Amino acid sequence: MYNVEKGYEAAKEFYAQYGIDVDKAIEIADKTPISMHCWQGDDVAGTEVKEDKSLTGGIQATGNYPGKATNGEELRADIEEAMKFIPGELKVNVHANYQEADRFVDRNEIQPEHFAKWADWAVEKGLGLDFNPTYFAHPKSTEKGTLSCADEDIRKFWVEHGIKCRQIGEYFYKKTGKPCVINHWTPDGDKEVPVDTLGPRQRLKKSYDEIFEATKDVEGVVDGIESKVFGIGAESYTVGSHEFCMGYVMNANKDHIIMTLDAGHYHPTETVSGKLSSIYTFDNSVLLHVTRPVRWDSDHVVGFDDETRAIFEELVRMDKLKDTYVATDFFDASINRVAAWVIGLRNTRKAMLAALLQPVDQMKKMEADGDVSARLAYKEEFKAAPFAMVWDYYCAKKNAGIGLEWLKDVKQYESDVLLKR
Ligand SMILES: C[C@H](O)[C@H](O)[C@@H](O)C(=O)CO
Ligand SMILES: [Mn+2]
Repeated sequence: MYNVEKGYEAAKEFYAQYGIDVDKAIEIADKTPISMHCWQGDDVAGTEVKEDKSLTGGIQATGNYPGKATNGEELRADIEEAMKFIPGELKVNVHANYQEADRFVDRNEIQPEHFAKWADWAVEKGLGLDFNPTYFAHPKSTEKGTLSCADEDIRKFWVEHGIKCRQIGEYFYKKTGKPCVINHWTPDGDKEVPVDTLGPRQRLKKSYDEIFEATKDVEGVVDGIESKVFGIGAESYTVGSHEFCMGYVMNANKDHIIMTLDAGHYHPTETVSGKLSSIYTFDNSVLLHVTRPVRWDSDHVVGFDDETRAIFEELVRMDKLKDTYVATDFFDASINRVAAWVIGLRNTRKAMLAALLQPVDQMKKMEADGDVSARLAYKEEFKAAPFAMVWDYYCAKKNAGIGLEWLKDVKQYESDVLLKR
């Protein structure tokens, strides 16, 4: 191992030339929570008591790597293992299909008690919890839709589910003392362009209205409304399109109802980084789903790539990092699932820290003065700044493993625990 302290001192000198306070950047990155999604640990299978745990609703986890978690205990143990190597504040993001009742409890009947194991564990570990209704992988989630379904019985069933989820969100808030961010995503859509494109959207609006009206007294819950461009089997029409969700959020005009922007939910030439300032012009907060799309919404493990970096650069430049709820959302079943979390969450934190290590005020001044050549020169220069030295130092300070140190531990956990399942 190289001398991390020495590397850090050299990097500090580099950044000081541009008036950048490295320790302050580390402190901000460290305290910004990232909500770690539980569903990477078992390919979104969930822990409900039911026969068939196959995925429906336009999403798919591909791969058959051995060792996935098969119950809540294993899943939490795997999350704890991954967390050892992810520096900075974390929350855990739970889906409604991760209930732990000892008998079959349908989605419209879930209660806080079915999530008590998650809540007790979070309290013990000092973690905040976020939540998600599960409008997919269920016999009542078909090509006819869920919250937008024309069949009133089915639509009502899912409205009841949404209501129960907001009540569970409040329970998480009261147990942990930290706000619970709920993400609402429905897979509703059509393989072909329907003749009636308006009806389903009017029903989806009605359903969201009913969920929020029935739970208007719920406390400590923030609600993200997530759009999507298409899903498998629903390639031509998505009820909850970007325009629909943006319209819903802006029209709701309620502080707790915000947009969710998933980096994998847009046409390949559209970017979330390019959308953030438009949304922040009209709203005060955003929920981010950090993921890596590859050609389609494939939910690959987050990379330290151009778009992930651009998202955090935008947030830092707008001074909106503090107003943004950062959550990860990917599910790769083709590699060690603990490693997937470690790689994706570390990259998310890395992109955040790298964005904080740029001379934003100076670049803004250059731009305001019309010095666009200097602006480009600065942007390019910082792509090769000695960021890795700061990252290694931060990981060392947090005892999260320098460089690739974590890999041997995760491989050990694989042979000691995962492969014995
Ligand atoms: C499992 C999540 O709810 C899901 O990934 C959702 O957030 C999404 O992005 C669907 O494509
Ligand atoms: Mn998402």
